[in-house]
Amino acid sequence: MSYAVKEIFLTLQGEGGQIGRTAVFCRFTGCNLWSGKEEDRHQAVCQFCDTDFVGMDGEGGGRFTDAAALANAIETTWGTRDAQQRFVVFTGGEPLLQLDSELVHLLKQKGFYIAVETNGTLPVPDAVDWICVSPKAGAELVQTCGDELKLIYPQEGLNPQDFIGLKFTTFRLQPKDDAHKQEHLQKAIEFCQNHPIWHLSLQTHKLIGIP
Ligand SMILES: C[S@@+](CC[C@H](N)C(=O)[O-])C[C@H]1O[C@@H](n2cnc3c(N)ncnc32)[C@H](O)[C@@H]1O
Ligand SMILES: Nc1nc2[nH]cc(C(=O)O)c2c(=O)[nH]1
Ligand code: SF4
Ligand SMILES: [Mg+2]
Repeated sequence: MSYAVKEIFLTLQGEGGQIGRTAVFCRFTGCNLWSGKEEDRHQAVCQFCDTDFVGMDGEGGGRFTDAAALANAIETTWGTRDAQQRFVVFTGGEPLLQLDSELVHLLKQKGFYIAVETNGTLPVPDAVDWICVSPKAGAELVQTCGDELKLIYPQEGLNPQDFIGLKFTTFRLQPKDDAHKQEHLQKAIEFCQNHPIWHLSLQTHKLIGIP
């Protein structure tokens, strides 16, 4: 199978349980909850997306004709850094529209620890090491277990407490970044303090000005 990739870049994981760790980010093109076009945002299932996942024109992006070609590009982006620490984060868009076990296994063979950021509407392939699910109001949740559930807060019609029975190791609340982000941050802090099972998750890459 071929893969449409928006961008591949080296950065630090800015969010969640792997925060601060040097990572290759592979951002797939396309999402099942929004076309990515601004004119469609108001009618999308997911309306607060902070990401450009349209096209294949980003740094290191393009059409990869097979899993080996994409795995090699990820390995090249990691470069000569300590091979013991190899870490890749698949995101998007929605990575599970394209990430398959062939690609996962090739990267495991290269020694990568593999993380995925998903909206939870599609199942995660076996052998992924770190599953971060970020449910969206109005979208069916299919992937109901994983390492972290990272809920963007607030979302109309979603009560964080309704997720607590699911099989996730940690539960995080990430303030929605939009024109009202300061209010959302204050509400998220208050919610975490009153419901301590929830840990606050900040988008630290935005705070420090890295991609
Ligand atoms: C761009 S999404 C791509 C992965 C996948 N489609 C998903 O939604 O989880 C990556 C992460 O950014 C989060 N995110 C997107 N827009 C955001 C915003 N405006 N404020 C805070 N987090 C946001 C998502 O919930 C997800 O955890
Ligand atoms: N540094 C950095 N960390 C991230 N963690 C999740 C991200 C994403 O867009 O999926 C992201 C991102 O875009 N940049
Ligand atoms: S599901 Fe993820 S990638 Fe898709 S629009 Fe929402 S935040 Fe963006
Ligand atoms: Mg991001």
